[in-house]
Parts: sequence; C-alpha cells; structure tokens
Amino acid sequence: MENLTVEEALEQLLCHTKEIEETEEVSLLLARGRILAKDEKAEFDNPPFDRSPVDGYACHFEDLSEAKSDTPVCLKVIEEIDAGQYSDREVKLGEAVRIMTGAAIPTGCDCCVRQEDTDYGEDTVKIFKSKKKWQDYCFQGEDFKKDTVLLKKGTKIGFVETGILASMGRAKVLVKRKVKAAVLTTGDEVMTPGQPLLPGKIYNSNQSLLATRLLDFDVELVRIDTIQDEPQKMAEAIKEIAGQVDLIVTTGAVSVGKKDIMHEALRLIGAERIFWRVLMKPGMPTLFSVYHDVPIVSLSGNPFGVAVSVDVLIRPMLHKMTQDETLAIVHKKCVLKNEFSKKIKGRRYVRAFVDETGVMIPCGLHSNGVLATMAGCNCLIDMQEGRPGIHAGEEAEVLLL
Ligand SMILES: Nc1nc2c(c(=O)[nH]1)N[C@H]1C(S)=C(S)[C@@H](COP(=O)(O)OP(=O)(O)OC[C@H]3O[C@@H](n4cnc5c(N)ncnc54)[C@H](O)[C@@H]3O)O[C@H]1N2
Ligand code: MOO
Repeated sequence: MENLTVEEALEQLLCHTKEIEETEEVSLLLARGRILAKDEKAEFDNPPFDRSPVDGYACHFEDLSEAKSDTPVCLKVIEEIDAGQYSDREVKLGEAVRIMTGAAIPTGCDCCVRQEDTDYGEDTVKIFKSKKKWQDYCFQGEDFKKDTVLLKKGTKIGFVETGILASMGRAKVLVKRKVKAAVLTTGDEVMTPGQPLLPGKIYNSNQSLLATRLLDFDVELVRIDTIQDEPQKMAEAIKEIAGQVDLIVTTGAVSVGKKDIMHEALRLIGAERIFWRVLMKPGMPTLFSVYHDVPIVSLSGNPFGVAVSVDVLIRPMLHKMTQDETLAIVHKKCVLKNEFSKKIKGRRYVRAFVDETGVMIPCGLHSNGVLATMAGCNCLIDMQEGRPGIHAGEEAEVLLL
C-alpha cells in the first residue's frame, strides 16, 4: 500500500499492534508511571480504628452539656494515649483520656475536645466547651472500607495512587510490563553530540528527540543506536534486536535517494512491507513493516517529521499496547491568534503553542528539517488538505503534545 491517509495509516499500524498482556511485580517506590494490572481492593478498613483528629481529651459528650468558659466541667483523666498506642480500657461517664492526634479512641468515648478548650489538666481536666455527639471524632474506615475497589485495573500510578496503595499496606504492586522498544537512527552525515563537528556532518538530533519522547510515554528503551547507511548493517541490527522488543522505530533513509537503505534492509530480512508514504507533511515517506510480529515504523529523517510522527503515528500504537489512557491523543478546537498564510497542499501539521487565550504559531521557518522553532511549542495544528492558509480569529484543530 502507498500514499495512505493518516487515518488509513493508523488503521494499519493498530491492526499490527498487540496489547501487552505480561505483568510484573514492582516495589511501590518504583511504580510511578506504571499501569495497574489488576483491581486493587482494600483488605481492611482504614483507619483500622476510631481515632482522634485533635490533641486533647476524649470523653462522653453527655458530660459536657453544661460546659462553658465560666462554668467548666471537671472530668477524671484515667489514661494518656499517644499516637501508635492502644488501650482496652472503657471510659465511663465522668472520665476522660488524654489523647493525641491519630491515637485510637478507647470505647465509651463519643467526642474529642481540643486541648485549647481545656486547662490541660493531668489527673483531672477542666473542659470549657460543650460538644455534640461524634464531634471531632474520626470513625474507623472513614478513608476506605474493607472490600472496596480503590484503584481499577488500567490506572496509571502517580503520587496519589502510590499513597493509596501504601495506605492499603502494599509494598509491591502488580503492573503491566513496559513496552520495550529500539530506536535506530541512520545517516552517514550524522554525528553523536559531544564530538567536534566535521565538514558535511550534522549532529544526530533524532535519536535524543525520539528516545526522550518514548521515555515520556514510559517506554523501556532496550537499544538506542546509530546505524551506517548500509542495508546489510541495518538488516543485522533489526534481526539482532527484534526478539527483545515490541516495537522498532528507525529514522531516515526511507525516501528515494541512493542511500535510502531502509527499503533494501527490510527486504534483506524478509520483513512484510505494509505501507509506504502517508499523506501528511512532515513525515510523508514513513514506511511501515512487520518482522516476526514486531512492528517496525521507519520515520523520515527530518527532525520535525520525527517530532510529529512520534505523536501522530506511534503514540496511538503505544496507547493500544499499554491501554494507558494518558496516551490517548487529545484534540481541541482553538482560536488561532496569528496567521499561517502558506496554502496547504496536503494535510499538514504545524507546530504551535496553545493556552486558554488561543493558539499561536511561532514565527520563523516552518521547514520540515527545522527543529529550533519548535522550542516552547506544546501542540500541533492539524491542517486539512486544501485549506488556503489559516487566519487570525479562525478556528484551528489542535493536537496536544
Ligand atoms: N527526489 C525526492 N527527494 C526527496 C523526496 C522525494 O519524494 N523525492 N522526499 C523528501 C521528503 S518529504 C523527505 S521527509 C525526505 C525524507 O528522506 P529520508 O526519510 O530518506 O531521510 P534522510 O534523507 O535520511 O534525511 C532527511 C533529512 O534529515 C536529516 N537527518 C536524517 N537523520 C537525522 C538525524 N538522526 N538527526 C538530524 N537530522 C537527520 C538529513 O541529514 C536530511 O537533511 O526526503 C526528501 N527528499
Ligand atoms: O515529509 Mo517530509 O518530512 O515533508 O519533509
């Protein structure tokens, strides 16, 4: 297949993408960003006991009905219970316990009084304020009740979820295994940053850009490499890594030049060629193949093409593999704040910045080989074919990055 629309290309990409079924247990502090592999149900009430929300005294509300600042009620203090301690003693009418925030309230008590409303007494205490039944009193299970599903399978674990899991007593958590991917860039003209630049060369920006974006999507990068522009070398690299990954992404060498070696490399290993060329700018010459059930997405070499294709084409595949809802593409309609006067021949993605006031296209060059003007951008404007440019005040379809 050739010259597919973005939607047709996505259909093919997703048709060759499988959900990851394997799970693994990870310790809670390493669970950030992972996807829960099963529902997490509470095995006990939390808190597991009635507790005091104040530093003060626990007692019977009935005893305090007449308590006022000028006519305090005096109660006998029978015990002190600090947080972490537990008492079996029953508190009777006329009695109180000294209690600290978070400590278990003993039986008999039905309210707590903050110490500022007392004389801080040790053996007896004067209380200057009346209370309602269960006032300043936290019940067992007010956070969660035994047998309640607190987190559903498929939830992405963030700081709140790790807190909830910890309060459930989990030291380890069952999560989906991460997607494993390899990033292979081509180009005899590219050099690894950090070396002095030689004539005719440029630095390899695709590798870092792509690897970082895949890390944003919580992908485990099993191999990141630069391969010479020789079909045999690329063929070997793909063969070597295919058994260890769920996805291979390459950049460059997919067009029609003499050194566009991806076509030959994939032929050499007998990969099934699914499609070539997607009707979009940038990223038009994208080539998609499958080798031993592993999808290989070969993106064009232009860095802006890579930046667009990783979100437009690869992100939906990762969404399917992980079922991570945060990877679902979000489209929004926004008002354009400035002008993009180029006539749109085919479908085009334009770098832009969106906020609550609208969407703004950066000035400077918008060529597919130009990455620098994308700095600070947080979205792409999805411009449909045939649109005669787009003007300030018009509505634009935005894809959030
Ligand atoms: N005669 C034709 N020429 C071209 C066509 C065409 O249809 N007929 N299509 C053009 C389009 S559109 C694109 S996109 C490019 C795609 O070419 P490739 O995907 O084969 O990519 P390369 O030629 O390898 O590289 C393109 C461009 O990007 C630079 N590049 C490559 N890799 C990196 C990297 N890792 N880091 C930074 N920059 C990289 C490379 O030096 C080139 O400048 O083909 C057009 N030509
Ligand atoms: O499709 Mo290419 O990335 O237009 O320049």
